[in-house]
Amino acid sequence: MAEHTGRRCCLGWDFSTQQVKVVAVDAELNVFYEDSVHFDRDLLEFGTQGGVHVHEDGLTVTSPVLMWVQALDIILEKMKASGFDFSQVLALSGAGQQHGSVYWKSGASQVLASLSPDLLLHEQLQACFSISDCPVWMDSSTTAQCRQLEATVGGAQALSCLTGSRAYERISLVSSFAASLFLGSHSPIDYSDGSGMNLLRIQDKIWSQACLGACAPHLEEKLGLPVPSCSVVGAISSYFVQRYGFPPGCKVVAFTGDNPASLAGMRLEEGDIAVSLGTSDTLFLWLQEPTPTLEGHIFCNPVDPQHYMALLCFKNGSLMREKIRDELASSSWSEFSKALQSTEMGNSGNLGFYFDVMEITPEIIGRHRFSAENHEVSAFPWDVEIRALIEGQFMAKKIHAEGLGYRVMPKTKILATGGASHNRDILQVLADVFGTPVYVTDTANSACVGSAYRAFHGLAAGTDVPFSEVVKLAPNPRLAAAPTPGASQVYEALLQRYAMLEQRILTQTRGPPE
Ligand SMILES: Nc1ncnc2c1ncn2[C@@H]1O[C@H](COP(=O)(O)OP(=O)(O)O)[C@@H](O)[C@H]1O
Ligand SMILES: O=C(CO)[C@@H](O)[C@H](O)COP(=O)(O)O
Repeated sequence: MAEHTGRRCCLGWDFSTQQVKVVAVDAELNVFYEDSVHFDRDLLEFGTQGGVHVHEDGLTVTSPVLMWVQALDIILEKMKASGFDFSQVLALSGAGQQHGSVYWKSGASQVLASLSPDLLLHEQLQACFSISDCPVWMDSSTTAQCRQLEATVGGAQALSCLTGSRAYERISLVSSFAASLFLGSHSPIDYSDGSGMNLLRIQDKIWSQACLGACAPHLEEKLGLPVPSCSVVGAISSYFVQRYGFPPGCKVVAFTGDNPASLAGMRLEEGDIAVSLGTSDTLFLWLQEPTPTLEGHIFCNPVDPQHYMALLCFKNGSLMREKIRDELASSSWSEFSKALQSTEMGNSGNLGFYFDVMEITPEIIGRHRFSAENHEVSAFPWDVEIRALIEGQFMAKKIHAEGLGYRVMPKTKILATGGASHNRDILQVLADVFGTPVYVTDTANSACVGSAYRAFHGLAAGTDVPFSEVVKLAPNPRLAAAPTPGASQVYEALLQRYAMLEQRILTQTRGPPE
């Protein structure tokens, strides 16, 4: 308990798909407190699986908003019980899973502004939401609206947004919703997470009237003006001061998306690739200029408003790996690792595609296995299956990153984060497929750490101190896996076959490309 006392710090929060997490980072940028609340395990009453409810149509995927609020209550109470000294928190920021939306009822702002410190947040916010189950990033129930929006604005991107005419006072992203809880008022959406809505003009940083108009009336007033990601959006609400002892001047820095926050936490440099192996697998890059393509997203950069980031998201990430682990490796990651250790790089030419839910990049569903002769086969031995899954997941990332114009250079390094980055055998396959060394940071919670770093940056707001200067003392990433000699030769041929077979599956399922 003593080590939490008297240490001036910033807090970083992450409202991700499966849990709410927090870290405390001191002025020397050491992480000295970490905690989490896992929705499936710690909040059983909400009955989520992987943090979400998949509805009967198989397309609608939601999470209960009050589960997120209650998770915040639990984690704060845990911190209090552990003796955490909230009076030393100078500022906080946070992150949320991207593309999820929260719908506040009229009157919610009055409730937020007058919370009683004697009660928990979830006890007081019960009636504040007009939709109790929030659509999250896995939801694909709005395809018709996306096509309609696409047609209205004449664009070819897969636009996604909700339409409708119910009486929402305010619409938040998961990130700005979480910031609102700390602020005691509606927090604006930041440029970087706002870029994931298909509503923001990423070059001018203003809402696109064409996109807003194509979605719903009066949307602009419900969203509020977007703000730079490093903005201080206000001081912490008196609720947190009175109940937990935060100082009244504790600053709240705009919350952002979990991937942008990870970019900050990993101190990504131009030329590097970040691979996040969380619930989703994502791959992201720092970009000087936006280069919109039909695949992936371009977001405003969360730490440098002049720059951008590119992101590819893969739905069949950790949950797919867990399924195969449970089916073939006795639900044990160490058994799963044994399969990777006992099979050869290149898997003797066997290749697999494992998409139990409709993938985003590319739009394929189902499990498809191919022998070295490119014949589709119905099964592999258990260890071949596990290697085919992991090699396939990383080959897809490399191929689609190259589609975004990315090339591995001699100095390129991969920075890995997220739950599966704890697994060295998985990281070895990543290093081999990309032919690039893989580094990790001390905590796999880079979105939390990045949020705490962004909070420190917020403290320097108005002084023009660049983010890189604020975090220059942060610990350097450590080498976790170097490419095995000969890996490039093995995967060069395999990558070509993977790309060809991916195209073959796409053609079989949706006809030849136009
Ligand atoms: N040793 C491991 N090997 C592979 N995957 C792991 C391991 N430990 C945890 N994971 C995966 O990490 C996932 C959670 O990652 P995390 O980044 O915490 O998710 P999120 O931030 O989306 O809630 C779990 O679903 C689990 O499959
Ligand atoms: O939708 C995306 C990115 O576009 C996902 O990456 C979500 O942001 C969820 O993140 P995790 O909970 O998997 O970290």
